[in-house]
Amino acid sequence: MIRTRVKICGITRVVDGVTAAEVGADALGFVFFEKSPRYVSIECAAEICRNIPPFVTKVGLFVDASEEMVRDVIENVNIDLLQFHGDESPEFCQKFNLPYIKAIRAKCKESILEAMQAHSNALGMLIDSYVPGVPGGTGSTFDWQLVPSEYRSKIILAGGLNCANIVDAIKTIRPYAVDISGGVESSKGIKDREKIYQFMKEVASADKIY
Ligand SMILES: O=C(O)c1ccccc1N[C@@H]1O[C@H](COP(=O)(O)O)[C@@H](O)[C@H]1O
Repeated sequence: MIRTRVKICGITRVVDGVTAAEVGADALGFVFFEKSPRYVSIECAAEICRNIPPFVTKVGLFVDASEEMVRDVIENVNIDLLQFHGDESPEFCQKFNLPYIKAIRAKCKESILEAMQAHSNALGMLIDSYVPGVPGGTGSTFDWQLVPSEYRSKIILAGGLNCANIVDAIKTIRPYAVDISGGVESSKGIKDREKIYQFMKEVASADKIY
């Protein structure tokens, strides 16, 4: 059986990080983008990471941040992976001696393929919805037919995923991983234990269909 990995993004509280890890999330995301309602300070993220068990990947998310800011996070928070969610160049993304995920907003097939080729050194490519003026965390889905099937093993599907649509999403795309934020929240930045648990169950049931 192929197992779809799960990243839960926008963790702002120790309790949510611990819950997500307990129910089997593979990765947790921390949003270092001040305009996001899910923004966490370096101090807060460091405290959450100290409480997360080993073998859970900790991901720092940035949107067109300065090099200095990314370095500050790397020095002070025990993160394993970087996620660039803005217009960062491949050169910028590779500056930090850590593996990275590049997020692409799904405008059209050509722009997705172009970004995939430009970021061929990325560990994974996260495909999120395109909503003008909003870099991510939109809660909106997009046309999954835009996802290039030949890159399946590198694809992290995001954008408006929730307990009701995740089985369909996995069956349609068969991504390496899925990334969810708003779909497991009770309010922005506050995760809901029951929704996380239910989401993990739905992913496991979709995997059984393979
Ligand atoms: O979560 C945010 O606030 C955010 C802000 C800026 C860039 C990215 C952000 N989150 C990422 O967007 C995806 C999709 O979110 P959702 O599931 O549609 O709510 C999320 O997985 C994060 O990686």
